[in-house]
Amino acid sequence: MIDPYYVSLANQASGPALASLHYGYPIAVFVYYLASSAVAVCTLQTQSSDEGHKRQHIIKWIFLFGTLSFLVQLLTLIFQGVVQGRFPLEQDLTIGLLSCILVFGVEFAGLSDSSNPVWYPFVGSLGLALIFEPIIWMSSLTSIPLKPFGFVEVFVASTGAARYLAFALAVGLYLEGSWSAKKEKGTDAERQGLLSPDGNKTLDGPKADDDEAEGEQQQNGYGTTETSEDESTDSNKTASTERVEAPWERRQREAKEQMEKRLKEKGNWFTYARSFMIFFPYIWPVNNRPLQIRIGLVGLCILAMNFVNLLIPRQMGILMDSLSGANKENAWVQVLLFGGLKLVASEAGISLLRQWLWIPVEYYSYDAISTAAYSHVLNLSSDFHDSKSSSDIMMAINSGQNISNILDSICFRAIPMVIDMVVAFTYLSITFGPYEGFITIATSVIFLYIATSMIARLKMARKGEVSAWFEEHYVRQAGVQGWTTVTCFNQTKYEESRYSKAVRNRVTKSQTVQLGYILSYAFQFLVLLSGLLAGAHLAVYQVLGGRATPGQFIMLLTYWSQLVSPLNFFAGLGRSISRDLIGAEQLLDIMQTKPTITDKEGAPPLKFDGGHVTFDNVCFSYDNKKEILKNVSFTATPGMTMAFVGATGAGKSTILKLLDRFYDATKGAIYIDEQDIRDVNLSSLRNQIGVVPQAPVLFDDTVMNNVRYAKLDATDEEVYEACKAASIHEQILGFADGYQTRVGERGVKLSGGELQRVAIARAILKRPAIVLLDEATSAVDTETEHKIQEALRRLCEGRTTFIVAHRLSTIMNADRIMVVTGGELVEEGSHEELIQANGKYAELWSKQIFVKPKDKQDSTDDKPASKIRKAAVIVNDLPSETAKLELAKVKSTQKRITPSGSDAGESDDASGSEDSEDSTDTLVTPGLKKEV
Ligand SMILES: Nc1ncnc2c1ncn2[C@@H]1O[C@H](COP(=O)(O)OP(=O)(O)OP(=O)(O)O)[C@@H](O)[C@H]1O
Repeated sequence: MIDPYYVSLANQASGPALASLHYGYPIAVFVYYLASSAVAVCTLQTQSSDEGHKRQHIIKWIFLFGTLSFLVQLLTLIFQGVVQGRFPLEQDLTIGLLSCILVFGVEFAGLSDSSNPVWYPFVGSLGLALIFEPIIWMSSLTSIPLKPFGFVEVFVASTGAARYLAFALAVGLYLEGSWSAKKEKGTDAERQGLLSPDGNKTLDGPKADDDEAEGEQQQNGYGTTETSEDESTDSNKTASTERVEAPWERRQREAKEQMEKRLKEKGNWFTYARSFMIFFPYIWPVNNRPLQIRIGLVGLCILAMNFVNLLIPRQMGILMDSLSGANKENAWVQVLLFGGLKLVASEAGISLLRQWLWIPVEYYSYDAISTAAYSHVLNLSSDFHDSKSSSDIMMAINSGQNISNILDSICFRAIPMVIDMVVAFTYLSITFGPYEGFITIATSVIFLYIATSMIARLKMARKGEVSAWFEEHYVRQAGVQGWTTVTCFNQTKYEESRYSKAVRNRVTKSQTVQLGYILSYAFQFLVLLSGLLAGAHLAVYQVLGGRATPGQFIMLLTYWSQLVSPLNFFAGLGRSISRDLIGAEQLLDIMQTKPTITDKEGAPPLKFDGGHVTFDNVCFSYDNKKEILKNVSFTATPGMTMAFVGATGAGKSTILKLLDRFYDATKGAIYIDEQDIRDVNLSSLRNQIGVVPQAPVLFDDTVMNNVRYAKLDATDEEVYEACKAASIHEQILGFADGYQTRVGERGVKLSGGELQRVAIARAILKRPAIVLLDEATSAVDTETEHKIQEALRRLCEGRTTFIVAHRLSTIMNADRIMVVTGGELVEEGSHEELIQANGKYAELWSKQIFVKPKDKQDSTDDKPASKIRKAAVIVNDLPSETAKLELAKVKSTQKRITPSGSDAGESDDASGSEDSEDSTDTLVTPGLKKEV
C-alpha cells in the first residue's frame, strides 16, 4: 500500500495539481462548513427542539481522532525532515496538514459545544474528506515515482487509512442513528391508539407522550386532593423561594420571546430581517438627494480608509528599508510619505471627512425614527395604552437608536474590518508565503472562538450584575420617592440597611464580572501573542534566509497590531447585534401595531345639531371574553343631564369611554345627532366633547399653560374667565406665582379640589357641546364640593351632560338617572320616579341617606356619639330638612309596597337619620336642572 503523504514526503515538488489539492481540501471543507452553518443559522434549524443524535458522542470523538491524525502526520513530517536534514519542509503539504488540523479542530469544538447540532455541516465535511483524500492519494500515485516503504512510511500510511475508515464509520453511524430514530418515531406513532384514553385525538408520537404526561400531572396537580403532604410542602417551598422577576428582566424576556416568536413565524433570518424594512424610509433619506450623495461619499471614504490601512504598514517597511539601506529609496521622502499617510488615516483625515459627511445622515435617521415612533404611539388606541406600561413604551421609542446601531456596526465597522483582514491576509501571504497567511487565519479563528465562548460564559455573571444594579437602583428610588412613608413609619434605619445590602451585593457581583473580563482579555491576549510570535519567528527565518527584508518584518508587526481591534470587535459583534435587535424588536412591535380606533376613509366631520345622543343596543367587551356592557340603549335629548349610578365595576365609566370613542362598541351603535360616531371624523367628534375625569392629570407646567391646553390659542383673558367660572381664579391668584405657578409632576402641588377645578376650567375653556363628568366631585370636602358643583353647573349649562357618580346626592337633580348593574341598565327615570319605584336606586339611596344602620346599632352602646356622627357626615351630606324629606319619601314608598313594614332595620335607620341631623352640613346643591 502506498500512502500519499509518504509519497509527498518523498518528493519536494509534488506538481501544481497536487499542491492545489493540498490547499483545496481544507479550504473546501472549511468553506462548506461555514456556508452550511450559516444557512442552518439563518433558516433557524439551529433552534430545533428535536432530541440530539444518539451517536453524537462517538462522532465527536471521531472528529478529534481525525484532527489528531493530521497532527501525527505533521509531526512525522517534521521528524523526518529533521532526521533527513530536509528543510524547509514541503510547503503545500505542511500547510495542507496544518489547515486540516485547524478545520477539523474547529468542527470538533463546534460539535462539543452543541447538544443538538444541525448535522449536515459536519456530515458534509466528512463526505468531502472521503472524496478528497482518495483523490489526493491517486494524484500522488500518478504524479510521483514509487519508493520502497520504511517504518515511518507504514506508520503514516496506517494513520491516513485509519482516519479514512474512521470518517467513513462516522458517516455510517450518523445514517444508522438517524434511520433508527425515524423508525422509533414511527413505531411510537404506530403504537399509539388513534384516540388517547381520555378520548382526545392523538397527535404525533412523542408529543402525544408529552401531552399524556402533562395530563397525568394535571390530574395529580391543581384541583385534586391526592397530593401527599410532603409534595405540597415542597411545592409551597418552591413557590415561596421563587425569585420575583425584576421589571427590566421581564421587559428583556418578553422582547426576546417576541423576537423568537416572530423569527419562527418568518421561518428564517432573511424574511425576519425583511420585516425591519418598515424602518427603511427613516434610515434611507428617500426624498433627500444631498443626503443620499453624502451616504455615497461615506462609502468611498470607507474604501479609501481600507486602502490607507494597507499602505501604512507597507510604507513603514519601505521607510525602514530605506534607513537600513535595504533599498535605494530616499528616507526623507519615505518619511514624508509615511507622515502623509498617517495624517490621512488619522482623526483629522478621512475619518474627519467621513464623520462630517455622516452627521446629517445620522441625525436624519434619529429625527425620522423618533418622531415617527412618537407620533405612531400617540395615535394608537386605548387598548394599546392600557396594555403597555408607559416606561415600556418610552424604552421602545428610544430603541430607534438600536436600528442605527445595527447598521452602523455592519456597514461602518464589520464590512471595512473584514476587508482589512482579507487584505492583510492576502498581503502577508504574498510577502512572506502561505505559512504566514495560515498563521494569521489560524490565530484569528482561535481568537474568535475563545473570545466568543468566554463572552458566553460571562453572560450569567453579567446578568447577575445587571440584576443587582437594578435592584440597587430600585431600592434607592423607592426610598427617595417613598420618603414620606419611610419617615411616617420610622423605617429610615431599615431602608438604610436595605440599600447598603443592595450596594454590597452589586459591588461583589461587579467585581466578579470585572475579574472575569480581565482574565478573558489576558487569555485572548495570549492567543494573539502566540500568533504574533509564530508569525514573527517565521518572518525572521525568511529575513535571515534573504527571502524578505527587515522592513517587511516591521510591516508584519504593524499589520498584527492593526488586527487586534477588528478581532476584538468581531468577538463581541454577535452579542451587540442581538442586544440591539431585541431593542429594535420592541419598536418594531409598536410600529406594526395598528390603531383599532381609526377614521373611515373620507369620514366627514361631525355635524353638531344640539347634542342628541343615542345608545342603540350597545354591547362591549375589553378582551372579547367578558362582556362589560350588555345591550345598553338610551337616548339623551339636547341639553339633558343624564347620570349613571351603580356598584363599582358595573360599567359606568365604560359608557363614557365609548361615547368619546376610546373604544368602539362590539355590537350596536352610538349616534350623535343621528350620525354613527364610527362614521364621522374622530378629531371632529373629540372636539365636541369635554371630559372632566375622576383623577385629572396635569402636566408639570404652569397653571396658565395647563388650563390653556384645552385651547392652545386662548388669550390670557379667556383663561381667567374659564378659571373664574370654575371658581378657582381667586385661589390661583393666591398662589406664590399666580398663574405662573408650576403645578408639579401630575399636578401634585395642587390639592384634590384645586386639581378638579383646574380640570373643570380646562373643560369650560374648550366650550364642548357634550360634557362627560366621571366622578368629578369625588374626594373633596363639602365646602369645596359646593364650589365644584357651582363650576360644573356653569360648565353643563345648555349642554348634553353625562355624569358618573357614586354620591347620589350629587346627581339627584339630573333629568334622568340610569342604574347600571353588571353592564346592564336595570332602572331609569328621575330621582322621584326611581324612589317611587323602590328598586335598586331606592335601595342605594336609602343606604346613603340612612347612614350605616348596622354600625350604629352595633356601636351605640360602646362608642362615643361624636364618632358615630362623624361617620355619618362623610356619607350623608344632605341638610337635615332635605334628609327628613327624603326619608319620609322612602318610608312611605316602603310602607306602600310592604304594608307590614317588615324590614326592622329600615325603621332603625330612620331613627339613625335623626341622629345625624345636627351633624349634617350645608346644602350640597347639585344644582343641575331641578331644585329639590
Ligand atoms: N382597560 C380595561 N381593560 C380591561 N378591563 C377593564 C378596563 N377598564 C375597565 N375594565 C373592567 O370593566 C369593568 C367596568 O369598568 P368601569 O370602569 O366601566 O366601571 P365603573 O362602573 O365605572 O366602576 P367605578 O365606579 O369603580 O369607576 C370592570 O370590571 C373593570 O375591571
